[in-house]
Amino acid sequence: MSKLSPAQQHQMAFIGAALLVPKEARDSIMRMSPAMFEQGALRDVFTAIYQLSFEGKGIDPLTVAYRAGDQHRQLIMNAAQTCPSVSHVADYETLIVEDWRQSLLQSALAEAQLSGDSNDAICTKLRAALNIQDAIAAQQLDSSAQEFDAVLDRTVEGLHKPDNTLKTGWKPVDRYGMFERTNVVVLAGRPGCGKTDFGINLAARFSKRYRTYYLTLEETAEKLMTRILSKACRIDAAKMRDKTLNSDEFAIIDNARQALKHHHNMVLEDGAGMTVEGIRARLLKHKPDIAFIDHIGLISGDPRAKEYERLSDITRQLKVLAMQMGIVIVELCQLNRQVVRTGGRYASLADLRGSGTIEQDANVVMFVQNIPADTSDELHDTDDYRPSGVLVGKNREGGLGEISMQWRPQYHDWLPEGSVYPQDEGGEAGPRFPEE
Ligand SMILES: Nc1ncnc2c1ncn2[C@@H]1O[C@H](COP(=O)(O)OP(=O)(O)OP(=O)(O)O)[C@@H](O)[C@H]1O
Repeated sequence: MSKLSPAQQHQMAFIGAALLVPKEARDSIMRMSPAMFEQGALRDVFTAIYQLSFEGKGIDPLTVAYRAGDQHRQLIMNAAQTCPSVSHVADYETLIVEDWRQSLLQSALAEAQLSGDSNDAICTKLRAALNIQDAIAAQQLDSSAQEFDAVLDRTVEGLHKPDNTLKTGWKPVDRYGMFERTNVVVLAGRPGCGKTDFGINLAARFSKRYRTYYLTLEETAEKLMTRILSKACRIDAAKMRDKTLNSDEFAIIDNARQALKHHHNMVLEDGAGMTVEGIRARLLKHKPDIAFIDHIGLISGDPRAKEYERLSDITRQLKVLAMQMGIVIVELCQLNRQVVRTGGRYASLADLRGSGTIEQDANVVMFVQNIPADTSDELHDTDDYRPSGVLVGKNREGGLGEISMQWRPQYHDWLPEGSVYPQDEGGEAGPRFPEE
């Protein structure tokens, strides 16, 4: 199928959820109408689902394909296979109704402009259009309003379920509970302070347990992989860059290669100039549990908008995406040198405030420590490291604090202070985290 518009993506997501969890979706299906779906295949398929629901019959991909027509079989399979989250069926309903409401309003306005009618006739038509808008808005309120008792019941039920916050396996980091599904986590710092290294370390750890997506907008995927290899093998990255590896080191890399393939569930992509729409499409395709975007300043947006508005629009859209998909999105954010006040160990929330609504849209903000100018020597030995740290500067659901870390830029390696390599770390090529 060719590239889908956002409205078509919402309709596909809804159809996918309806096929996978028909019981939970039944109320939503009955509240909608086939007219809300784009004419053609999407409307045919929804009509089949709608009729089957109405008749009280079972809904599954085969029955729906039989009812809608065999030519729609591929679309039905795609919808069922690529549905981002079955638990968000009510959210997809809201999106579809909102898309429909806007398209009705636009066509009513266009029709009124072109009609050549008298002013009175145009006013009557617009009034009728507004009445329809009010009716749709009322229906949306009805369907999204939740009774106090129902929310209370669900909340208490949720307390019995296991914690679904994503864990790095590093206790000093996990104790802050920052990586909860639907959270946006901002990782901010000055250029060159090690954000990408820290981000890729987190991503590599998460990918041992969760499906992880890392998008770099400033380097190639291969360069990022060099960082992971350097860390996993503890081989100086400069040797990989300068192509001065000896045969022993190549043997270590070959061993690590197999282990890394086996133990990591990660998609690494580069995408210079990608837009939020592009990112949405990639995430819908790969369906990660956690996605890293390195860095948000490089996401393309409306070129006519001011920098502040462009970034605000991007971070709002990413927040909506995290909530719709039920995933964690980690946004790396490069702070302008001038923005960060001189002398501070860390940047502050105030430094972020100049750059759109990044802080407001984030659940968590972590700052990577600024490197003082007098510690910028090159490091090469295994024991050499730069004492660094990460400050949890905002955390809507938990405490704030500083996490002391060791950064070995020669291996692109970050470890919590006090860890002993490789016992505590297990090595990135290792199969799992050390026991907790
Ligand atoms: N062998 C080394 N010894 C010392 N420092 C090093 C070494 N290799 C790389 N670095 C430093 O690591 C930093 C790059 O780290 P990283 O790319 O993770 O930072 P960043 O914060 O993501 O930077 P940017 O915002 O520019 O992308 C640079 O400051 C570089 O000088």
